[in-house]
Amino acid sequence: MTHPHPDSPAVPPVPALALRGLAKRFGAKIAVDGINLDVPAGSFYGVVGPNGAGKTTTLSMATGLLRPDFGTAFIHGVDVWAKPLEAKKLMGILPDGVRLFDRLTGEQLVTYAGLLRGMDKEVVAQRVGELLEALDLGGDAGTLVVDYSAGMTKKIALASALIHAPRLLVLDEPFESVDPVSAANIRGILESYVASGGTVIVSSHVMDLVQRMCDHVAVVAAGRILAAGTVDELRGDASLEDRFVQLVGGGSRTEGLEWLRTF
Ligand SMILES: Nc1ncnc2c1ncn2[C@@H]1O[C@H](COP(=O)(O)OP(=O)(O)OP(=O)(O)O)[C@@H](O)[C@H]1O
Repeated sequence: MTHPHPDSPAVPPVPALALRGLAKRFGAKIAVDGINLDVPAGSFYGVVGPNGAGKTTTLSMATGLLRPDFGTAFIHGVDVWAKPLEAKKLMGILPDGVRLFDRLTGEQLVTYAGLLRGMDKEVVAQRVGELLEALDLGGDAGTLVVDYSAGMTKKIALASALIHAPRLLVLDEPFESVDPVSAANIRGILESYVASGGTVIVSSHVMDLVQRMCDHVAVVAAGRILAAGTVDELRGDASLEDRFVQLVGGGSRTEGLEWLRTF
């Protein structure tokens, strides 16, 4: 057996997610323009960017939901597009605008997600109960998902993404429509998941939340990564929100709306 020499460089750890040259075009629109990104294992990674920046398109390609025109993604070293089954076992996904089987009750939906993952029935039943309680959906376990509010729908989709205890969670706008108490709840669950070695990637428009919750952040605009690194590196002395506006440009554009002040 050979041992590495004490002075030899350490083997770089395999990122939880690695994107290489990802690109996607819809007709004439280049939605994602060659994105490279490493998300370290065990990080809480925020992806931020203005509307239409390409966040959802990037995360969909990274998780095997949308085929890239170019490039690929690796989940813990497994090529998502070459070995989709192996890669999908490693991740839980909360897609944006998710279509759920909403004629099932919340309990049935999460149970179905667990059984689909090939999990043991008893384990699924126990985890479903715990997840519904943790997300404050215990009282609505028997309600059809079609009758859930937007926030409840987000939470039941999140429970479905967590049931198989994936190594990587990719959550597109997980806090949208979710009330502050439930958001704090979800944050607590995600933080302890990261503390025990899991990796979370969230896309969000709420800079304050990303600044408080995430340890890394990538700023995406016009299909490219403008900056990526630790939250502290990126924000420097400013707030993440100020840095974001600086990077992305913009500011207040109210010219041409004079009529709005003529009532
Ligand atoms: N299926 C599609 N067909 C055509 N264009 C699309 C499609 N999906 C996305 N786009 C375009 O690609 C660009 C990136 O969209 P995407 O949804 O990835 O942005 P986003 O950063 O997630 O935006 P938001 O913050 O508003 O959710 C946009 O210009 C959008 O109009």
